Amino acid sequence: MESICPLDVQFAPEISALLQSPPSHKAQEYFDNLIATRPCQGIKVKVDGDHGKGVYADAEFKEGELVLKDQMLLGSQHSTNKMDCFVCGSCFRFIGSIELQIGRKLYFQGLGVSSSNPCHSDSSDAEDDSCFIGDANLGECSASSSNGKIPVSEEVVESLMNGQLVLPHSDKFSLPLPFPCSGGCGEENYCSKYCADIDWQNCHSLLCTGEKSKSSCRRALSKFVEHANDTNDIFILAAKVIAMTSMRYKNLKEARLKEVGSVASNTATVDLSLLLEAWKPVSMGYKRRWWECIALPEDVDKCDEVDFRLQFKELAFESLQLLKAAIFDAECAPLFSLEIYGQIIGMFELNNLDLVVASPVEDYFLYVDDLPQSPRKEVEAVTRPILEALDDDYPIYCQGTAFFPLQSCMNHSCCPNAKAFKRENDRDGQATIVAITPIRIGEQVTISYIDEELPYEERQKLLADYGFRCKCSKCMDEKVN
Ligand SMILES: C[S@@+](CC[C@H](N)C(=O)[O-])C[C@H]1O[C@@H](n2cnc3c(N)ncnc32)[C@H](O)[C@@H]1O
Repeated sequence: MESICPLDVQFAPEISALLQSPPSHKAQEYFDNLIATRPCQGIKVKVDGDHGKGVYADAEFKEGELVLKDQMLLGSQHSTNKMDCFVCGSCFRFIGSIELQIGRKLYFQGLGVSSSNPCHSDSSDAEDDSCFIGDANLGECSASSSNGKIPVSEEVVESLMNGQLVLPHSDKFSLPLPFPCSGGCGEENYCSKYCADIDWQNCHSLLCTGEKSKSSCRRALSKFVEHANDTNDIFILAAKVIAMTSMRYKNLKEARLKEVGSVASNTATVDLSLLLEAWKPVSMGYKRRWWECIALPEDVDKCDEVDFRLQFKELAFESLQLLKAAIFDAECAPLFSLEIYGQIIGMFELNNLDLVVASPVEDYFLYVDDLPQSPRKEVEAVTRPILEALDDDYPIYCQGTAFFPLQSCMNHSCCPNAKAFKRENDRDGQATIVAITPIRIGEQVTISYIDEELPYEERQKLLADYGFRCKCSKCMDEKVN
């Protein structure tokens, strides 16, 4: 029988207010302000175009020119990728050292838990390939074979991890020292105190499993994380949205009380105007219920569709119960309704750009490979056994999912004029969108949500996951022919 979430009923009016599209002028003001904070000012968001919001050029762009560098609202690294890439939990820059990156990877590989594939996607991605928009292209991924690996000793792995073994020339690829989470969870590390503080204030203080956590039940939190890791790590991102909104609510409330000279006290009453303000950045994202927008896989019969969708709804409900046990806040109760949870996850499915950061370990081995022959031989005497232990697994990128407020306003075209592309110096989790054709002032900036080289019908099938059929010039041509 279908589970009913009591909060859906109890807070129906508040939920409906949260899910209402913001008025055009408010949305326009929000995006104008956001663009003013970004380094790229040559674009404009129009909030009431043919397909809802869209991004338009406000300046000419040449082919190859950067159109947008967008700071994520929230993002998370795939859980399995955490074993391969040690990155900052806030900006997703690689941290530690080349040796630590390699040592950790070999350690987890030894335990048999590494994802062992540069193109690896975890269970959450495997079950639904619709969650990438404009794959942040880092070139071809090479296939991995675990068979060819020749392990190095545990001592070597340990000395890589503890810094006793220093690889030749690795100083040319120095990385920021890891800054551990101050809450004591031991799970999150950062590239700086700045990033640690930002994440703590943004959402991590509620989601930290360490002793300084603000969660009401750390055990429940661990269970929630475990459930997400076992099922779909998009739940972690949804939890971050709820935690971020709760934190914003608390801060706004405190600021408002300060203004009138009162002291904050916990009440069980929802202040809807404060909640709407706290929710504002999320309110701007295009949303649908997760279980309704998931693509029906080819092997699921149309007559089983209702059951298929119900399974996802139940899974979300299960996850939400665990999250509620860990961070429920009566003043923000509507955020813990299944309707809101489903819409947040749906927003990720429809808007997310893959979070991809290139690995400095790959750069290091490429550098060694490019050395002149005689020094290379000497260096390779040290690096070859390590490379053989990693086999094809060394160029693993940091991979995850993130929501980018401006990039997520970009509409699709099968003949796009821009794409997500990480350039040589783009070494963190920000989205970079570059022009792939010249773009004129006033022209819409479009990206492709899918592989635009696929045949017409296949493209339409994939785009059905986003709820539309494409009518771009390429589709119109191919439809006729
Ligand atoms: C990532 S959002 C893009 C921004 C969106 N237009 C909005 O108003 O927020 C993706 C959604 O935009 C709409 N969309 C994007 N490209 C489209 C297109 N070429 N034709 C029709 N709808 C499109 C679809 O509803 C899609 O699910």
